[in-house]
Amino acid sequence: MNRPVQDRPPHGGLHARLVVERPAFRLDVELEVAAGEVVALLGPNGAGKTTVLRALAGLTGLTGGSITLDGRPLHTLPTEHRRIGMVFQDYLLFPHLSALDNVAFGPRSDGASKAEARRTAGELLERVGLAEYAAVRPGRLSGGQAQRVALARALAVRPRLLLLDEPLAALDAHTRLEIRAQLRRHLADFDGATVLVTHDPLEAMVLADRLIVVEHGSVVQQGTSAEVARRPRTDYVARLVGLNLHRGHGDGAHVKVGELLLSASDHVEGPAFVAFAPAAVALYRSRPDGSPRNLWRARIDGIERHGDNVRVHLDGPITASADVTPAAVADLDLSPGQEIWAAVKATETHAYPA
Ligand SMILES: Nc1ncnc2c1ncn2[C@@H]1O[C@H](COP(=O)(O)OP(=O)(O)OP(=O)(O)O)[C@@H](O)[C@H]1O
Repeated sequence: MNRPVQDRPPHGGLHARLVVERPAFRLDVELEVAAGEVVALLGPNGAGKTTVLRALAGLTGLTGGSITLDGRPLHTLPTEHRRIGMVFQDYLLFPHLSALDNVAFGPRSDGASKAEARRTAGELLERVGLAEYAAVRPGRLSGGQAQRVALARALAVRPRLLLLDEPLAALDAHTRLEIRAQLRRHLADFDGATVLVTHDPLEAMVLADRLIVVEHGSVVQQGTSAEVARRPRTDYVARLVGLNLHRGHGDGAHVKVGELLLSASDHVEGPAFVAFAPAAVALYRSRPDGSPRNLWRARIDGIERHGDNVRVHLDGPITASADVTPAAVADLDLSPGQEIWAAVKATETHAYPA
């Protein structure tokens, strides 16, 4: 969404290695975010995402590592001297200050005159479409408006690094869509580095240029959303993008997963992942004949609604999910505990090195 990486100054952006040790938790993460780039941190609860943001902001001390922003060390500075804008889930606006004074607070603390700070704040409120709410206090703003004031306030200090922690989580579903689209435009205009934490893969894909997946305090995968979705490397990522994922051993045209030999559309030798979409799994009551495909005997472990379809959880030589239509569930008379045949075409089975 932003300028290509090669057009940016060579030392611009964020370079960090963050080590934070706690009694039962160790974070050790490397982050490279170019100026103008938006990176989303995704990961399960307790993975360390918020700790990354807090460490970048200087709210949590580093046990090891270092941070540079636009070529200058950042970890040696106290929070208030880091050129960082922060938007957290609950916005943390000052309740007794107007929207304008909330936004003016940062520039004022940086030494701007009252008039200058208010002029900057007015311009930013206008940019986020809230010029007419300048005099209103946070208690009388909607969730979406408060979120935009929080973004304006974060941008008012002319940050070189923007940290967003679940910025849309407090909004209802409808407002979230609208604010997400606006936030995307504001982020595209921002020429510093942005690190966004979210639980929502869609939010990450819409807002970020690149995803970094953190589990147990470490980066387990990174890349564009298409790269991550195409080749998930952990169960968490596979579930996130809705794919069946197995680890096996490739011998060229096949990957052996446990006792099951799967044909794939790609050739892999050695340790390999195999992935296929639940929608690519077909179910049969009796053994189907015909075109070659991956076929196995499975036991139905559970059946649940999944959007307009039904997701059938399968046990057997491999565990897998199959998405079928409600009509197919009725036709096949599917029920938990039942034995069934499951099939996936080789062309819909993707293999890649593990
Ligand atoms: N102030 C703290 N003191 C001690 N341990 C903490 C503190 N804050 C977080 N932790 C622990 O550090 C680990 C990482 O927490 P963190 O909040 O960074 O995870 P997260 O990925 O942001 O999770 P969530 O998605 O649930 O917000 C967890 O095990 C958590 O219990």
